[in-house]
Amino acid sequence: MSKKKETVKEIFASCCFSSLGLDSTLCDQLRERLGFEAPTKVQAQAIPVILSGRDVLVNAATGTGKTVAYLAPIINHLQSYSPRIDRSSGTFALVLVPTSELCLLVYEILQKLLHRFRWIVPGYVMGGGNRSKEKARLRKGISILVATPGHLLDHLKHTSSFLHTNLRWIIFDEADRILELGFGKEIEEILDILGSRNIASIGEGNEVSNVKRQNLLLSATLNEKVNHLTKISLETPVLIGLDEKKFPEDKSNVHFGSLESDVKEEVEHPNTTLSSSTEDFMLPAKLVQRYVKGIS
Ligand SMILES: Nc1ncnc2c1ncn2[C@@H]1O[C@H](COP(=O)(O)OP(=O)(O)OP(=O)(O)O)[C@@H](O)[C@H]1O
Repeated sequence: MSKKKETVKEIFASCCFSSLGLDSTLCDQLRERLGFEAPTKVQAQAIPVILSGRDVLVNAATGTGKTVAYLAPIINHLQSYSPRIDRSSGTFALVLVPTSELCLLVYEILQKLLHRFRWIVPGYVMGGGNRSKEKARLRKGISILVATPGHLLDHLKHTSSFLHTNLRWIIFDEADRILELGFGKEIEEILDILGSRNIASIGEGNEVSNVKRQNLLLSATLNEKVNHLTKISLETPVLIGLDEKKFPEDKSNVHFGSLESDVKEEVEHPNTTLSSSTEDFMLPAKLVQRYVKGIS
């Protein structure tokens, strides 16, 4: 097999976006606006699990397609809400990123994916942005907000018109870099301000119903700081992207269960040390891991 074919086989899954449970218009946007014909393996693993509503920790190398892995399921949910959401409902999803560059990159992808879902409004707040313009945009309402931690915290504290009572998703993209850059304190404060995971949300016919918040953490590396953030932000998360070989050889003391078709094994690892390719990563006690089998 040629090297190029081998690389394609390593990165891409042999399924299509629509088979992962995504709406056909969204699949069209992925193809037409981004040129994505097939999902990467990380996308194929993550999208169905995120659609199911579980908290997820994705540990996969840079460039494996993590951005669309979390954006597509969120857009999928939001576009299906009836009646349609609008600006007045405030922010439903918050994407935290380490840098202004990544903020703009994620925002650009969002703009493309939302081309045919005009009622879902993307926006950003970040360093170097115009604060009063940001305030005005937040006042008008942003459905999916991409933000760097310091600037988000500033708006949470000082922009009273920033409506986030319907917040349903918090995503930590490049969590390792967010923490490396020293935003740990800001993140804890943000989580404190955003409060309870049980949120009131508008349902069909505009009645208010309780919906649980879903948190997602994506990181190319796992270390103690990421472990701490996992503990404080995720509830019994599904782990995606950890190689089977990273699990202990002796699986006699672990429990296997089956979930939906793609989610292959359920493993309980109280305090298991994984030797990751980067640094040792101590899993939080009582964390339920769900190892997701790669689709090849
Ligand atoms: N399904 C796909 N088909 C084709 N190209 C894709 C697909 N998914 C992602 N890409 C492209 O692969 C590149 C890497 O994707 P992305 O930035 O989402 O990776 P990542 O895992 O989030 O990396 P990072 O850790 O740097 O954020 C981008 O140029 C993106 O456009």
